[in-house]
Amino acid sequence: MILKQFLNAKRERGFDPDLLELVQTIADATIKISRQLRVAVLHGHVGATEETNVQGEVQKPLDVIADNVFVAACQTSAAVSFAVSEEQDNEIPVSATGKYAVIFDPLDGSSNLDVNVTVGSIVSVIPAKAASELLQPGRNQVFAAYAAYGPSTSLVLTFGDDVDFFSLNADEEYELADADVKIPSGNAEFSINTSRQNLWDKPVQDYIAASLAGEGVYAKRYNMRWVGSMVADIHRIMHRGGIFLYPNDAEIAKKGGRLRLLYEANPMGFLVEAAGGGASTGLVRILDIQPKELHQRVPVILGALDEVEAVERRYAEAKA
Ligand SMILES: O=P(O)(O)OC[C@H]1O[C@](O)(COP(=O)(O)O)[C@@H](O)[C@@H]1O
Ligand SMILES: [Mg+2]
Ligand SMILES: [Mg+2]
Repeated sequence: MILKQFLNAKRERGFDPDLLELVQTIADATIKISRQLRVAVLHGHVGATEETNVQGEVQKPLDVIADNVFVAACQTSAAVSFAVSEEQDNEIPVSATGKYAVIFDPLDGSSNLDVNVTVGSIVSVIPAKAASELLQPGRNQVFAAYAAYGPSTSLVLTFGDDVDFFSLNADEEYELADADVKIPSGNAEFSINTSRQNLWDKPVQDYIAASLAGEGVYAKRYNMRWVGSMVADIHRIMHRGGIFLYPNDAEIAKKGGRLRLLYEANPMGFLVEAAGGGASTGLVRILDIQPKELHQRVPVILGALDEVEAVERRYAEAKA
């Protein structure tokens, strides 16, 4: 089944046609980005630009290209009130009659671009007519998705009910590859940047040490994977299980964390919960956080529910 048919079936089940049309627009934007990525090296779109974004991070040419694609896509849809991007300081007003805000990380994992390793796009849609409605907890999302640009291009999406996995076929159409994806438990594998080990909060240090000692949730010695693209790491977890952590640590605490709430943690948290997993900062459920600013950062712990709960228990014990 191709995406268009999947969305038609949703329409028949009473989903808002404007939202479904917007989802098709978002999917089409990811196809355009995947085309750009394929020829990026040949077009000289590697290395860095001379610009930094609002986070103070140097932009890659493809961060800018992907951002332009998403913004232009939003501007074609009358259902969009605002576009919010990692690469833009402020929200971009789109349509005065729009009812959905589209919030996105146009290119995730962009440090991997120059070495041809999987990158992604992350998108969140919330009901919002006015700029004053942009700061909503993640549980209010009506749609979230990521595209993973790897050996194949995947689109993984949810309207909050189930999670469906599409793969780009030879005709450049998204075709359903796996419906109602659930994160399997039992995979003794964690994903964390261990170069920051000495800086992590003590509960995370203890959790990882226990996992390595064969005293973790599954009482096996754990394996480690770190792509450095959150999308790629979460995509693996969606299929295989395990846990992803970008936790609080002594260095990033003053910023609130490394990853951003509105366009990384919330959409990924919404997808992971819909797939039966957990999404937490260690202390609170990510989707319950009331955002204070568009580019707010948070600690992120996502994955198999039993693993995420084990980290939360260690935080709770440390607090007690
Ligand atoms: O540089 P580190 O510590 O490995 O961090 C990697 C993390 O940063 C990110 O690249 C941040 O996303 P952006 O590339 O969109 O800024 C995540 O995808 C990834 O998990
Ligand atoms: Mg990112
Ligand atoms: Mg990015």
